[in-house]
Amino acid sequence: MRLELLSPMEMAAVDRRAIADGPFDGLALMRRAGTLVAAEVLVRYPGAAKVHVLAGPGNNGGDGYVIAGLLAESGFAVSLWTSGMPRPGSDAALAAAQCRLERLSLLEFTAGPDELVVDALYGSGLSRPVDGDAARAIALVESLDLPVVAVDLPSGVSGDSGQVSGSAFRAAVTVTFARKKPGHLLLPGRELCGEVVLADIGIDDAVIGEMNIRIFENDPALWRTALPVAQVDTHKYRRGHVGAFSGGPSSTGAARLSALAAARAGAGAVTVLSPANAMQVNAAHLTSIMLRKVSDAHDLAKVQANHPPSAFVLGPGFGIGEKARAFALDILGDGRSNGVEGLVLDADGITSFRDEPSTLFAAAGLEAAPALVLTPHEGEFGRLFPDIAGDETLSKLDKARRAASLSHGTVIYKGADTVIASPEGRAAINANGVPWLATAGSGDVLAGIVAGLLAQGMPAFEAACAAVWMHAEAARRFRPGLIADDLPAALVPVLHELRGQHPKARPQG
Ligand SMILES: NC(=O)C1=CN([C@@H]2O[C@H](COP(=O)(O)OP(=O)(O)OC[C@H]3O[C@@H](n4cnc5c(N)ncnc54)[C@H](OP(=O)(O)O)[C@@H]3O)[C@@H](O)[C@H]2O)[C@@H](O)CC1
Ligand SMILES: Nc1ncnc2c1ncn2[C@@H]1O[C@H](COP(=O)(O)OP(=O)(O)O)[C@@H](O)[C@H]1O
Ligand SMILES: [K+]
Repeated sequence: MRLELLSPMEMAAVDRRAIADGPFDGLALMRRAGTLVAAEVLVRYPGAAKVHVLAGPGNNGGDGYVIAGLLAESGFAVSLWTSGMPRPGSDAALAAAQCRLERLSLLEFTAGPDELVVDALYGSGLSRPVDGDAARAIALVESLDLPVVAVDLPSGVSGDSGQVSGSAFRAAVTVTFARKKPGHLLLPGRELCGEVVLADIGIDDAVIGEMNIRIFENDPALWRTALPVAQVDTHKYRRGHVGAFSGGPSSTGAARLSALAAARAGAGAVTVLSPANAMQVNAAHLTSIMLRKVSDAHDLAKVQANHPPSAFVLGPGFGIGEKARAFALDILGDGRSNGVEGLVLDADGITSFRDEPSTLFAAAGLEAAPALVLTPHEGEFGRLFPDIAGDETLSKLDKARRAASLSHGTVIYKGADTVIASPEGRAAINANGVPWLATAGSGDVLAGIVAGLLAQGMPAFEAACAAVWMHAEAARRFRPGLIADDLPAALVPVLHELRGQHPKARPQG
């Protein structure tokens, strides 16, 4: 699987290296890129009344000249609209010289119904907001609702951040080359790209391998072999024990959702850790999940003395304040010496540290601390990392990576384009989310899945990536109508399939 994501700058370096190493020169790569886009057009839009190819001044435009020539040779009526001439001597200039079609100025761009647009204005070289003729063409195409095939990226979408600069095409299909870019997966880029087709233009995997890329699309191939598998002679505590902290009597449901999810993710034992005044309401709703009173540090110490949980979830429905801070710091401080693999800090657990985040980060940075996994949505992210959140020059990917480095924790920056980042610099962008996952309590379930995997010894980054993907996949398969209560059971077929695909996944114990 080619899961590495290359920034436009890295892609340019890969192009240069591939051209230097051969066997293809820049023009050959461009011809191959153009040929593969033209092939997509032929297969997908064989009946298009006319194809409008919009070619910009750089190499993205160079691809456009190749595409326009090939489509005309294939019998399409093609109009070639250009904006700026390619720099003399560039690959784009060579491609333009080989294209015999009449050039029309983008200034005069017009189109009609049932026609198709190939957007080869700007790709990874987008350097400023799209305005003027290009913006007018985009608006006209949008008003006519014409299908757009984008070359590399829809013009106006940043390959780094997925953000729109000025205005941007909304493509039905985007054909990109060698590897996807973060902007294909981060919103709004993902939406504007339509279906993304990855075309192999002949750049050797070894060239990309040498770049030591640490940003990936989240996919089971990243973490499947790290999934825990129960050994024959295991017992319930060896399969991992999760402790999920409950809130007070009127907010206990969130912890139970986390607890159920942890159990479905494979933890052999799960205990809801409840304040005294919520014991009754919790007891009335629990069967296989155990229940212990934990009102204060003394109670927590008792829980940790006998069959201690190997991972904790703290935050869902818990309440904001000193108690959350004390429990979190206690678990991080006690840490690995007590067999604790990880702490998932979610919701109120995160907000509790808004006025003193550095205390949390220092505790997580201690040598013996268990893994800290933070699961903020946008609002919670802003509370814990206000400076990073407020920096408009950073993409969501950059923000998650900086937050992970600062906090010494694995950060799951949630949303429709969830980003997972590890403190040592790895990151993954998730793309299998579905809008009906935005339902109350679904974040509590996600926190529970992470804890369930951590408790079984899965490393934090892999556990976080796996949890995010499985959570979304369970929702996708369930289809609309999903409520958070459905999610834990909906995980089961997803897990069965993942394990079935990799029966020799790493044994635990
Ligand atoms: N290299 C290779 O081997 C291969 C590369 N390939 C292709 O090359 C593409 C990258 O090419 P690229 O680097 O030339 O950048 P590109 O996207 O054409 O844009 C740069 C030009 O646009 C201009 N410009 C930018 N923004 C603008 C704006 N808002 N409004 C107006 N102008 C704007 C910018 O102007 P400048 O900033 O220089 O003033 C410059 O002239 C890549 O996406 C892929 O399609 C494939 O063929 C495979 C092989
Ligand atoms: N539009 C969306 N598309 C896909 N996933 C989404 C979308 N909106 C939210 N999610 C996911 O749903 C979950 C919501 O979590 P959260 O905001 O903590 O809700 P809650 O506190 O109600 O549990 C997260 O995993 C988030 O990534
Ligand atoms: K483009």
